[in-house]
Amino acid sequence: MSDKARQLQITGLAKTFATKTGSVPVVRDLTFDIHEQDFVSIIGPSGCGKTTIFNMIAGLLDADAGTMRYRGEPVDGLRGRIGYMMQKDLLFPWRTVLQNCLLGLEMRNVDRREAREKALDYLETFGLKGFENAYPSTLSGGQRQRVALIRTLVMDPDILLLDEPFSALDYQTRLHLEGVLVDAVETAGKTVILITHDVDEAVALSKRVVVLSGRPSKVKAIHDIDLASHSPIESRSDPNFSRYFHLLCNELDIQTQ
Ligand SMILES: Nc1ncnc2c1ncn2[C@@H]1O[C@H](COP(=O)(O)OP(=O)(O)OP(=O)(O)O)[C@@H](O)[C@H]1O
Repeated sequence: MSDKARQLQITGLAKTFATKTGSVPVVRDLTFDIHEQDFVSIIGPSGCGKTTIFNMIAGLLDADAGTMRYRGEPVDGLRGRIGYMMQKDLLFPWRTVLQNCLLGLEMRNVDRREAREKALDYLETFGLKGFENAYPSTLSGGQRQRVALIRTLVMDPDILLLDEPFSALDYQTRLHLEGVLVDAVETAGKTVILITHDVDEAVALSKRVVVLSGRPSKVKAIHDIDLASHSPIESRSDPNFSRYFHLLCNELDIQTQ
C-alpha cells in the first residue's frame, strides 16, 4: 500500500504517566495504520488507554516514544486536521444550538452567511430543524450529542476522532444516530476513528476494528469487517454479523456462550 493510501501511520507510540504513587505505563509500542476514508473502531478493556491514544493523535498530549506520519509526512499530532468529539459533549450552555454549531467556524473567520447555511444544512440532516435557537439545557441527551457531532463535522476535518459518541444514549437513538453518522461521513468522504465499548456498534459501523490489549495497551489484533450493507441497522441482520461479533468478544475475553 502506498504512503498516500495510508492516511495516518502510527508506529511504536508509547505513553507513561507520572503519578504521586509512581509511573503508570498506559500505551506501549502501539502500531497501526488508518487508510483514506477508513472507518476504524478501537475497542479494548476499560481504562486501557483509548482516550490517551486519541489525545496523542490529536496533538493534545506528547507521546514518550514512537512516530506518526500523515500522508507520509512526519507529524507530532493532527492538530488542525482532525475533528475531535470527546466523551462529554462540552456544549456551551450560554450559546444556542446554532451558535454552538458555529463556534469553530467563527474562530476560523469563515464568512458568516456561508457558515450559517452550512450549519443549518447539518441541523436539518440531523433532525434538528426548529431547534436552532434552543439552549443546550432544554435538549435531550441524543439532541445534545447531535449538536456536538454537527459542531465537529461542520469544520470539515480530514479525520474524525469520536470518543464513545453514543454511549450515553438509549438504543433507539443510538441506532438512528449511527445511521446518520455513516451517511454523513460517506457523503463527505471522511475518515473516522471511533472509540467504543460496544462490540455490536463496532461491527455494525466499521470497515476495520483495532482490538487493544489491557494496560499498557498495544494492538492485539486488527480485523477487517466485510458486511454487504453500510447501513448499521441492516448490517446487524447480515449472516456474517454474529461471526464478527463472537470473534471480537473472544479477542476481548468476553464469554458469549
Ligand atoms: N493525565 C493523566 N495522569 C495520570 N494518569 C492518567 C492521565 N490520563 C489518563 N491516565 C490514566 O491512564 C489510564 C488510561 O486512561 P484512558 O482514559 O486513556 O483509558 P480509556 O481506555 O479511554 O478508559 P475508558 O475505557 O474507561 O474510557 C487510566 O488508568 C487513567 O487513570
